[in-house]
Amino acid sequence: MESLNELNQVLADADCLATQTEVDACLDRMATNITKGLGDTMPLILCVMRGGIVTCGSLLPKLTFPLQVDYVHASRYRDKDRGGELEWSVMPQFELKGRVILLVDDILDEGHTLAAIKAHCLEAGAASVKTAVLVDKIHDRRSDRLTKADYTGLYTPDRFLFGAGMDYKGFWRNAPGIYAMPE
Ligand SMILES: O=P(O)(O)OC[C@H]1O[C@H](OP(=O)(O)OP(=O)(O)O)[C@H](O)[C@@H]1O
Ligand code: HPA
Repeated sequence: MESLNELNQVLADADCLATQTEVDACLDRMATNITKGLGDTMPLILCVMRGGIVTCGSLLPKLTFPLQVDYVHASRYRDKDRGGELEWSVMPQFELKGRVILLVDDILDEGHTLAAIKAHCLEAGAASVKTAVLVDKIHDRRSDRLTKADYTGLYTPDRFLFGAGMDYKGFWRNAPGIYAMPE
C-alpha cells in the first residue's frame, strides 16, 4: 500500500490537464448532447464501475428527462497501468431487452471495456447501446470494436491519467480535474 506522503506527492507532481471547472463545462456539453439524442427514449443508464462513478454521478442531475440507472462492474486494469483480461464482477440487474442503453464511463482508452459491455447488452436484446466517456485518450492502440464514444467530454494525450474517477493505484479517483503522471 502506498503511503500518505507518496500519494500526496503524486498529486503535487502531476500535470493538471483539465481543471474541475473545465471538466464541469465538458459535462454540461455532454448532457446537452445526450438530452438531444436520448431525451425521449426513457433510457437505462449503466454506470461502469468503478471509474465511471464520478462522470455518471455528475451527469445524472444534468439529465432532466425520465431515465433509469443501473451499473455494471467490469475491470481490466485493476491497480495497474496496463490493461489485461476484462473481469466482470457485477452484471446489470435490469432487463436489457428492448431498452435504449447509455454506458457511462470515465475513459475510453484501448476501448476493450466498453466494446465488451456494449456487446453484452446487444446480445441481451438491447434496442440500442450508446456510450459516453469523459475522456478519450488519443493513441493508435484503440480496439476496432469501439473506435469512438457517442458522447465525449474531452481528448487527452497518451499519458497515464487520474482524477475524475480515474485512479492511480486505486487512489485519487476523487482528485478534482484530470491529472497526468509526469512524463
Ligand atoms: O478502454 P480500456 O482500455 O478498456 O480502458 C478503460 C477502462 O479502464 C478503466 O477501468 P479499470 O479496468 O481500470 O477498472 P476501474 O473502473 O475499477 O478503475 C476505466 O474505468 C474504463 O472502464
Ligand atoms: O490513464 C488511465 N488512468 C487510470 N485508469 C485508466 N484506465 C484506462 N486508462 C487509464
